[in-house]
Amino acid sequence: MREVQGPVPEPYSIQVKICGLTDEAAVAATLQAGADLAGFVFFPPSPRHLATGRAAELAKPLRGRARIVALTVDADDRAFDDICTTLCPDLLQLHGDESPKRVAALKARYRLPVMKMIAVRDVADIERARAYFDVADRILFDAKAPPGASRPGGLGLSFDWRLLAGLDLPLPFMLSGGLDPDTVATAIRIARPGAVDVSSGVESAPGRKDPAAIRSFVDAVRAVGRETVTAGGGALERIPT
Ligand SMILES: O=C(O)c1ccccc1N[C@@H]1O[C@H](COP(=O)(O)O)[C@@H](O)[C@H]1O
Repeated sequence: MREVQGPVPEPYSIQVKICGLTDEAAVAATLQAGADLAGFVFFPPSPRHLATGRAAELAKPLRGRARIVALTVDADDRAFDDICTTLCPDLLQLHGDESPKRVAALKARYRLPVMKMIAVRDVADIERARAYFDVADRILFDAKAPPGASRPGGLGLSFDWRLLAGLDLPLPFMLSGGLDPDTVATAIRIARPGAVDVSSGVESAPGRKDPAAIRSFVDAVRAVGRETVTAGGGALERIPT
């Protein structure tokens, strides 16, 4: 019998975030599929934008079962006060041009973990993450929106995942931008993120989630996670039960 030598590789535990939920069917599909994080968008130009009261209603079945994420774009304190009071999110996703100082101020004011988005087109963009290492809890790498785009994300655009290959960050990172059930496994194998995030890639129309696509996406992530490879981005911490 052959003896296996050396350390046994760890299974790759990757978290999945489904973003831009706008109706009960999408919430149910997100839970049934076993996603780890569920995102609500608070940015009026987006087809996924919700009033905070509606998001709070939709979030009820998610609480304690998936982490509730509030996505904002350069929002002011008044908007955050409303979001944090009405929705009580578990995580703030900052998807605009928020400075490190603003990230630190939001963390201190709301006492919530913060994920800062870094828009990526080339290798210099990855370097911009460095400024947030001391103030953010995690980094989200998304594709840079083209000039004049109506929103800085949720456009179904991807970037060159090879820019993230071998990246060794002091905090976990999530990957997004143009992922879908067919591409997510390749993206994970190349970029080795701790988590992946999807919006357009599991929709039948902008703002309308497709429950079957949500299931396929989560299944595809779980399948690649069962491959015995070690996570470069590091798995995010477990959701408290
Ligand atoms: O989803 C939106 O409408 C949105 C609006 C403004 C900023 C970000 C938004 N979504 C985030 O964008 C990325 C990529 O989305 P996609 O999968 O390419 O559609 C993702 O992190 C969403 O959370």
